[in-house]
Amino acid sequence: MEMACENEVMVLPCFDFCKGGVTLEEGSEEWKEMSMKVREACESYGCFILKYDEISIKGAREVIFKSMKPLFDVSEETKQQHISPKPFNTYKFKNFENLNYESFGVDDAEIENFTNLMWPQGNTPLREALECMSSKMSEISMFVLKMIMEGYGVSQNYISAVESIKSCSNIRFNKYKASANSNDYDHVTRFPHTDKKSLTFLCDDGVQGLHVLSKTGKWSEITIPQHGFVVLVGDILKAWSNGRLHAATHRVEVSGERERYSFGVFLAPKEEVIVEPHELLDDTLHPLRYRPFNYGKFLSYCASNLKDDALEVFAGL
Ligand SMILES: O=C(O)CCC(=O)C(=O)O
Ligand SMILES: [Fe+2]
Repeated sequence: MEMACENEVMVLPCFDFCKGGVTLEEGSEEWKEMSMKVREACESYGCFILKYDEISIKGAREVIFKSMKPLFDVSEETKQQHISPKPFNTYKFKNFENLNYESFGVDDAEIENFTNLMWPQGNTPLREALECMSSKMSEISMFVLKMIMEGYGVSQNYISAVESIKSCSNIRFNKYKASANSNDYDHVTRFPHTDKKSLTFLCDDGVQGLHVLSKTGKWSEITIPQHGFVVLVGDILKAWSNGRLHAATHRVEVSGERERYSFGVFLAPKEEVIVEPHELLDDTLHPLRYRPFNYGKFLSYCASNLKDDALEVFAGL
């Protein structure tokens, strides 16, 4: 069988913040060591694997994946009623060359409206699972961001700044399917991009397809463990770190009959927040790379300019 695939295997760093069921204690030696590794991974790869098998997350994840097929099987007419003034949230069906791609984006504040819109009789298990997922990911993102700060030796006082870059969460559901007319073994892709928010936690239900571009320009397929996530640095965190953290470019390839379902939890600032490089991360080795910018304006810019260098064009100095 011919594989149109020149990918190499990139082994991403894989972390587990729990040891014997106990979460690393903030400030402990082990936590500090882990902080260095997390920062390094975010600088070198722009992403890492996070193992996470906490019981409530496991349960929420299972409910969410069980609901994904029924969700995308809802009538086209109902799906199209999910309209949002916010960029990237409105229901989308895209037909790339030979890939059918569908997605919904739902802000944390909209979860109940969303489940009621898709299931007029409501869907309490899914609503609860989404609320649980979004609040847990918000907690974990705080943990990760504190580690990154620790990794840069930035003091505790900056935690409120960190809080402001992760104050909203958004969940996106994705479905990918190779078109019927494409050859079984044709690989079909979703265009390469960096995420426009601060941090992304992404998982799939076993049909893989996520590929990440290394800094040296090579694509690698990423295997997301069943009890874990890929954590990706987005443009906002890159700007905040004055370009020291790498926002990983990624894309999805699927082939053959099986559909890929994935969902991501995205942490982001509030739209009115001004994002700017942290003052301590601007030095002679890392001269200031970005001007301060309004997050909401950046997002709107990205929505109408689907380029992978949006951050550089919009805010680069
Ligand atoms: O489905 C995936 O694995 C990737 C999704 C993604 O990149 C996104 O929603 O931004
Ligand atoms: Fe993405």
